[in-house]
Amino acid sequence: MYALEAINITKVYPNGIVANKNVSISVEIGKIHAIVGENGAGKTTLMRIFFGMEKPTSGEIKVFGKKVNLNSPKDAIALNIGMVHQHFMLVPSFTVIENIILGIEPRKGLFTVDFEKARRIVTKYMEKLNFQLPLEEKVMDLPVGVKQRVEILKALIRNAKILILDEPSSVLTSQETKELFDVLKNLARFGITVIFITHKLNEVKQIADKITIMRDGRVVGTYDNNELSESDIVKLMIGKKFEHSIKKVKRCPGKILLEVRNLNYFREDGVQILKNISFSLRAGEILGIAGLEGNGQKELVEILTGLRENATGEIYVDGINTLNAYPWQIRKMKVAYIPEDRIEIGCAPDLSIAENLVSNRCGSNLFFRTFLYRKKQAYQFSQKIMREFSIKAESPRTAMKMLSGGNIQKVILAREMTVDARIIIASQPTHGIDVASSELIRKKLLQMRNDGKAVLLISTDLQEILQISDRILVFYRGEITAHFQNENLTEAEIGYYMLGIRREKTPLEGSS
Ligand SMILES: Nc1ncnc2c1ncn2[C@@H]1O[C@H](COP(=O)(O)OP(=O)(O)OP(=O)(O)O)[C@@H](O)[C@H]1O
Repeated sequence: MYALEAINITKVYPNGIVANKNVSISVEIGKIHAIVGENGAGKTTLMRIFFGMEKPTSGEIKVFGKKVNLNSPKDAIALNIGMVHQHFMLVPSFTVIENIILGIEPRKGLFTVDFEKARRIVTKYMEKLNFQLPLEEKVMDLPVGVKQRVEILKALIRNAKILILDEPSSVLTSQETKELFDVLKNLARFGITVIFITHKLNEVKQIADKITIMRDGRVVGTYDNNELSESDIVKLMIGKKFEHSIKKVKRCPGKILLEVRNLNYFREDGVQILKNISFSLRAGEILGIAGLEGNGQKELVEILTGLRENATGEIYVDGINTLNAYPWQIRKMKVAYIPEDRIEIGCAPDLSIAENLVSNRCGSNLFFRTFLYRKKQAYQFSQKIMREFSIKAESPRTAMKMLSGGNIQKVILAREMTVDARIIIASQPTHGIDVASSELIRKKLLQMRNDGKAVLLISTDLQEILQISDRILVFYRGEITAHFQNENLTEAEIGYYMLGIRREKTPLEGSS
């Protein structure tokens, strides 16, 4: 008997897109099963079907051998299926324990929540699974890896025997990923079945028992881990051999284009998020900012792009102070911005790809004349860009919300990387992007640097930071704790500073 089976599943979305074509997968009980494939291959659609969020057009789902009808996540949870989404579904202002028991609170009497009992139950689970959570801390104060464990425990306490994770390591550092994998291996030991989507193939090799490869909505095959090398997986994913070919040549950076001096920022509740941040970024260089999520990088980027007010200090773009300037004023100074949050601020999901691609070119006569939007020109431009960035969609008229996560990200990247900018602020640029496209994006960032542009790269992916940055700053609790030239550095070395184990007191001014 299998934990979960998809038998000839086909999913046609209302707009006619066939996201899954006769997909059949059998997931063994207590195994860790990875689902891989290029952006748009149909992975998320299949997981949404497994969790009752989408109904298949045809085909059958079996859970522990029984044919089931999954009409909503509620049905899936009742059948012992749990899902950890990429965007956590936690209430930030609630404590860990409040989040875990939300909706299933044990009670004493009719109205009082029995927190003692809840703590006992949750502690038992943590002991059994060998991981700890700070039950009384507010979720908003926790690092991302801990939040993810809260989500896992939340699913387990609702009796999940099958746990689906959507790109679980995409926001984690290598240390956090290692901890996550220990948790997942432990779950499998207790007979829990783990299914996860990922684009990180080295991790697939590290942890998966079984690997299913999808391409263009179909299953290419399901394999034992030891049957495939990493390059075999890529070959099966894209249908041809793939060679890594990033080359970074040494370059002498030019003049300072962005300068930040003594930047301080306090959250509304008085907590200091940024402490005396000073650095500069020159033309023709990539400055990488490494750090665990939640150490001030997000706030820094929002202040630099005019999305967050009330910071103190100085920010100069090409010598002009832009602190508290509006986003449009900063954009006008040729600053492009690839935001981390692609749906909330990265794009207009209801508008088409073409409309999104030209939305940062409002002053351009090419796409806008007086008050008229020049549809044809935007369409032709978008066709070219879609080819260049291998964006998978029916046409430039397709609404953004119809695209797969990775393809949405590619549209945003394409929009910002093709506009006439001198400074590019790129936050998690390859988050959710498949192997070949990630390589393409990194090459393009390097090309921009070679063309004399200044790139600020904020990434939790240390391999990415090490691969293309010229210099690296490390953020820890709102401070810059280290500044490296990117020469002979290792992930481990940066990791010490990211975790606050080491701190460097050398003044960073003038170190540009
Ligand atoms: N709500 C929707 N309406 C119409 N088409 C959709 C919808 N969601 C996804 N699609 C399409 O279905 C196909 C598969 O998308 P899906 O999100 O399952 O891919 P994926 O493999 O998870 O990609 P990624 O790695 O980018 O997340 C894509 O062509 C996508 O454009």
